[in-house]
Amino acid sequence: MYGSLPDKKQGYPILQDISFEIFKGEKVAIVGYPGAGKTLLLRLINRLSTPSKGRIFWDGQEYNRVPVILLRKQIVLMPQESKLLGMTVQEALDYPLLLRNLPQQVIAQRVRKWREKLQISDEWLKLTETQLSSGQRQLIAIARVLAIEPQILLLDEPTSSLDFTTANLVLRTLKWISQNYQTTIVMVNHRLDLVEGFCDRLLHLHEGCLILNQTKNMVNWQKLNQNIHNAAYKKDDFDF
Ligand SMILES: Nc1ncnc2c1ncn2[C@@H]1O[C@H](COP(=O)(O)OP(=O)(O)OP(=O)(O)O)[C@@H](O)[C@H]1O
Repeated sequence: MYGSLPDKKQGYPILQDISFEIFKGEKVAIVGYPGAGKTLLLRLINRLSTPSKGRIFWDGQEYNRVPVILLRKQIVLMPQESKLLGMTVQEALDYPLLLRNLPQQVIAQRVRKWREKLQISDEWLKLTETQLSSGQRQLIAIARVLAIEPQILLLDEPTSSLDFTTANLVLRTLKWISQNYQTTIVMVNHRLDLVEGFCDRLLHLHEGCLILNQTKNMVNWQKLNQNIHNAAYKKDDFDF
């Protein structure tokens, strides 16, 4: 993918010199300092934003030629802040599947399957947003996108509100769906300890540029860990 989006206020590109491919079934992690452009990159992949320059391809076909409805069926984005929109947990889990016109029995099976994998208790089902902790809300948001069983899952900081054990459970579950359904997963995550055990490939964004695109085994994780939280770094300072 290659793209750039002008900052509407200041008129310079937010993302630039970005070119990479994502292969079917891959688990790709995106890391980078706050404001690096990670969320925007997910939005471009999900076609919620359009690049002012550059092109994005899906299976060799340019994005603007692929019907949006087809993309929406295959690609699901879990945003950083997930809302239940006044629904109970049960309703929120069922809703995306109802929108896809799945039979009630299939909906019930899918929701139960992913609830069990993520250890979401029956007792939560009647609760609404204000009765849930941020970690519980995040776990439900993850179950909701997994139950859709899309071809491509885009996850923006899916473990930010979770403790280490629950975050590990989530990543094991994501690995399971990837292995069993060949789901492609693109995940933004700040926690390198989790990312290292999860991804096949790492993309590192810095100030809107892609400064690293490497398979997991080629990444110098120790050095990345030292550099990633340092906003003062410039593109040329990175030497991997
Ligand atoms: N549509 C837009 N118009 C103008 N500026 C935008 C637009 N979308 C994002 N930005 C700006 O682009 C920059 C990158 O934003 P983005 O949310 O992608 O960063 P991020 O790497 O996901 O950050 P964080 O880790 O804090 O979530 C920010 O400075 C943001 O204000």
